Amino acid sequence: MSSYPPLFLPTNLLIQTDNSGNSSQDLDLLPVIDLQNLNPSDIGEVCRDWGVFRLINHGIPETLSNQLHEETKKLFDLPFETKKDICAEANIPYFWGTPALNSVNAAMLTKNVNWVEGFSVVLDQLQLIQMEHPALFSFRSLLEEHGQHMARLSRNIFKAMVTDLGLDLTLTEPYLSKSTGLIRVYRYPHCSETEKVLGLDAHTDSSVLSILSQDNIGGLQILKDDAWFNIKPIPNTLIVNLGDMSQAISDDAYRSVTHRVKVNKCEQRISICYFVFPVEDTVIRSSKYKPFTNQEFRSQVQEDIKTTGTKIGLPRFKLGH
Ligand SMILES: O=C(O)CCC(=O)C(=O)O
Ligand SMILES: [Fe+2]
Repeated sequence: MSSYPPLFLPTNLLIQTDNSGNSSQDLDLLPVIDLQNLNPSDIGEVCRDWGVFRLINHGIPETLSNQLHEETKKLFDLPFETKKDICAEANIPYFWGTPALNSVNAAMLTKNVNWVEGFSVVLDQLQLIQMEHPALFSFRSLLEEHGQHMARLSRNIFKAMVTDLGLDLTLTEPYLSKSTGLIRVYRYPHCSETEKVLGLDAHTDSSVLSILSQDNIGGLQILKDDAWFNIKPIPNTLIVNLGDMSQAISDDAYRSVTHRVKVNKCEQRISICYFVFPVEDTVIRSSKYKPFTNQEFRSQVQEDIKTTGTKIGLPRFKLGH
């Protein structure tokens, strides 16, 4: 327990958010995409209907994923103060609760705190990070290897999407920039009040694609046809979801799926998420939205979170509004 940020200790359970009344169903219907048999029209169909799918035969060695999850767990298991110090030294952003609240007053902690702690690593900057601490040593090489697989998977999937949409294949370069690849590793502490808190609030990702490697605890839910569905953890599979950029690029044909994370009563959950974005100053053109760059989109999201408390996202850029 000493590894938990103080916010997550039982005595600090002040949260008033009410998530009850949202029943959910187990979802075995989630479409499966086989990377060895990748077909643009299959990808197109799941991107239109779901915006999320399970990826199999992805070619990531099981030992790599297991080791990465083990090292991640070890890192989170360190005492809270040690984690903070190591990350400050290594220049790795470490966050807990709702990131925006970390430096704000405690009164705000009474609502909408996300039951999560995590580290963010921009893969391109991995070499710059001071990883001398033994806890970070193998973490870096595992992240690097995992990141290379993520870049390969997202490139292949995005190529199939672009083909399905009938867009110019040269778009795969600026719209999916490997150098923007970012990994967030999360720990969702267990929590007795599963109806009162969420690991992550309902949201859509701002990415082009997000690829998730989760442990066997479960908790991820997607919104489909106004109902929440549990995405079951299945060993050696990945969950791929489309972000806002894919929805814009596809003129709203594809869906940026709304999802959230529930916490578990008894066990913590670990997940490792990869996000990839367009080149910073590439203009995203769409018949449904004003032209915007990734940079403009991100600044708008930040501003909306600051002023309204939530991300507004794509509707901000919708034409005719
Ligand atoms: O941890 C998960 O399962 C999902 C994380 C997520 O949705 C996000 O980081 O945007
Ligand atoms: Fe997400």
